[in-house]
Amino acid sequence: MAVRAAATYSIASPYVNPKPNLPHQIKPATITVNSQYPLRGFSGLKAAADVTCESETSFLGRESNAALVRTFAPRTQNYCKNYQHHLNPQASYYKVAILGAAGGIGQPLSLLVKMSPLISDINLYDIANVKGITADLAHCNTPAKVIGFTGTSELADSLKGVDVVVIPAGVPRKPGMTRDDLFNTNASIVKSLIEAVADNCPQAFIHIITNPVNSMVPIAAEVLKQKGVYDPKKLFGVTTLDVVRANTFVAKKKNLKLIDVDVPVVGGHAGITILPLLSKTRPSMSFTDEEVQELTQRIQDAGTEVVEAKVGEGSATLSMAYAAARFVESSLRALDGDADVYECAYVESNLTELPFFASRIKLGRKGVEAFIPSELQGLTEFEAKALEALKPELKASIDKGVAFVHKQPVAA
Ligand SMILES: NC(=O)c1ccc[n+]([C@@H]2O[C@H](COP(=O)([O-])OP(=O)(O)OC[C@H]3O[C@@H](n4cnc5c(N)ncnc54)[C@H](O)[C@@H]3O)[C@@H](O)[C@H]2O)c1
Ligand SMILES: O=C(O)C[C@H](O)C(=O)O
Repeated sequence: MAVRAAATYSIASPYVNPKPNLPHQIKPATITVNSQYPLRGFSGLKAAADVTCESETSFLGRESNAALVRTFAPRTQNYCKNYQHHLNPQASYYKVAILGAAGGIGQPLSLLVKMSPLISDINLYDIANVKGITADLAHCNTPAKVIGFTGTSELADSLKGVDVVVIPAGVPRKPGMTRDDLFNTNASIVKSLIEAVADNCPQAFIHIITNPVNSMVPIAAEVLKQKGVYDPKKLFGVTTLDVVRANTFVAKKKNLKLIDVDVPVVGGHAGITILPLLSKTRPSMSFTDEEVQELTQRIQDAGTEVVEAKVGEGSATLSMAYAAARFVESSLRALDGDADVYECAYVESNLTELPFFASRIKLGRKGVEAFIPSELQGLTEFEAKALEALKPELKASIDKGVAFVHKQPVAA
């Protein structure tokens, strides 16, 4: 049922300028629109254009990370323009595919993505049956249309016309395992999924969640190269959870509001390759040696903390879905032309001698638009040593992924 609404938008979020030497700034964005056009009714939830990040009841909530909150201001402006000029509020929305949608991450991620006002279509794919999940999710009265695809015969169709492909397909750890212990199973899964991506939506942003991320991203790159469609700017290992955790732990330790804290995390996504750069925390603050030691270790071991707490029932799913949803939103915002999108991700990089490296990047319409080399400059002695120490392990993981594809050439 269509409803008429007078919408008021009020978004004021802290803006973290990634350039050093510039102060932490507040970038207020307050938009007031009196819309006389019919809103498509999804009463109960806020309408897509009625995004008020200060609201306790909004999907984001008060304590959401600033980067995610920032997602909505520019989009809301575009949305309003659509209303004014085309009377078609869904004219330029995006299509997202989730591969592994029936899993522990896939399901909550699908729900979060369904709540996004930026998305017109969500394709849920899994080798397990997703029809029930699809029917369930499709009953939520938010705009995104949900279609389920089950089994390899439906994989190609799930990828047609997709802008962002998110891959959480694969097995998770059990207590006592390393992420690398998942390599043998997950390498083949990722390889076959990326072959399908290359054949059906080679222009899409690809978000790889499957572990070990440090090796899965090089595998994906090699497959895409062999298929002749590799665009290094559009292939991402999702390390957002490391940033989410670092922000949470630092805010707690320093008794700060979560929304104010931003810690870049670089390197990779396993053990000592996860390197939080606490000296680059914004707002700027000092840490004792003990705090650095303790926080770094907690952030590096946070995945294991969850694996052990779940005693054999898998690894992080809810926090991962939250982090992945944030990275999806940031990607869509970048695709939409927002000039102000920064995230940490594991990508092809020349910031170090390693071919893949996680660092803060600027996202644009074409993917990675810029790196922020200054963040790797002026490191503390602790960080500089940790950076050198992680390189051999990360290099070995990258080489292992590349060798895997060279041994098993991709299907034509
Ligand atoms: N990057 C990160 O920060 C991060 C965080 C948490 C978990 N993970 C990783 O994400 C992966 C998934 O974790 P989970 O908890 O969702 O596992 P899960 O077992 O709950 O779900 C995995 C899903 O993948 C599906 N699947 C398996 N093979 C498939 C294929 N070939 N095509 C499509 N779907 C397939 C399964 O049917 C299942 O539904 C694991 O490898 C885990 O280690 C990464
Ligand atoms: O720890 C895991 O195995 C899952 C994930 O990589 C995490 O960091 O939670």
